[in-house]
Amino acid sequence: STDPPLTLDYYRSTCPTVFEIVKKEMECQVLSDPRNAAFIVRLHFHDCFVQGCDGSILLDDTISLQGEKKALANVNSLQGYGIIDRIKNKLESECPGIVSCADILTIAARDAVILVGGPDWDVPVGRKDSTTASYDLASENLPSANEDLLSIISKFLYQGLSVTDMVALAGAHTIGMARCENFRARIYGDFEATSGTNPLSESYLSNLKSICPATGSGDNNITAMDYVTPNLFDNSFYHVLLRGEGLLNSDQEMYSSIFGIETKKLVQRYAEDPVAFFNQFSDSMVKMGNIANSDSFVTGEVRKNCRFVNT
Ligand code: HEM
Ligand SMILES: [Ca+2]
Ligand SMILES: [Ca+2]
Repeated sequence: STDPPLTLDYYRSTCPTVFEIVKKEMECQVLSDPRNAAFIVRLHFHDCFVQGCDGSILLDDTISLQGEKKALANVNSLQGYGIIDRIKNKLESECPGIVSCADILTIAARDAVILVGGPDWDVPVGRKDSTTASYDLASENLPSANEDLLSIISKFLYQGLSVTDMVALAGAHTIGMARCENFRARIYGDFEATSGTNPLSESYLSNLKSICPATGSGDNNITAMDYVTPNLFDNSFYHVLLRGEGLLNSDQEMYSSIFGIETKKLVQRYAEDPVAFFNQFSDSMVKMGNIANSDSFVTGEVRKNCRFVNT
């Protein structure tokens, strides 16, 4: 296609301090609560898988626009919108009308990873913000915890991301939390393939059951996906999978599914070699960040307020 390429120096003359401003605000946010890093990384992922990385996830519902925030994968789950608003406000006073919300989110996700101990990489910029969102694509394109491995792989391939990208990017689960409704089926044994071959240890399982009751209440109770180092971006998540202790069924399947010969090798590799994980994660984040919305380069804009299309 004819998408203008993203470049590292896109804002060099129009907003030279953009990277500093994003970093400073992310430092405050992650210092006050490390989970803010997880929120922003996931927000960026959920943006890029729906119409490309175009800030569509940030749009609020209005009378004339149905946003993505209420789609199943996002509702009661995605957070961090206020952090992007704060960064946007700072940038609007420094260089009004210049930096897109999609770029802010992409840069902030990189800074989030660094601030919790993860790798550093350069972020190409120059994205435009969409004037539309897609509730339907948010429902179709985003993977869920109870989905099987092949179906999740196909969602990554559809975005131009490989199996290697998928296994590395899922390593983002080395930080952050999941809600009971996303691991209930896993801990109560509704997955023959996974729970059958990889029972969770008794003590871990009883702990999870106390957080997440079998029925009724507690859907929004949370626990860490990497219970060893939940606030540190390291390769510990892959060691959790080697022990069969992945919290999400989808994560454990990368190691345990009979269809996961390739994914299992990658999990083993990233568990053994943290540098290989960091390098691949960086490359795959750039690749994910480059998923383009070709329309938004033509009809896109730099939103004044990340929650609303410009009037
Ligand atoms: C491979 C397919 C993936 C599936 C099925 C998946 C699914 C999930 C689910 C179910 C949660 C818990 C949400 C909740 O309970 O509210 C979650 C959390 C999270 N996901 Fe993923 N995810 C995947 C890939 C990714 C990728 C590619 C990234 C980023 C690069 C990512 C980043 C995160 C983060 C940081 C959290 C923690 C958020 C928090 O603390 O609130 N995930 N994911
Ligand atoms: Ca998007
Ligand atoms: Ca960790």
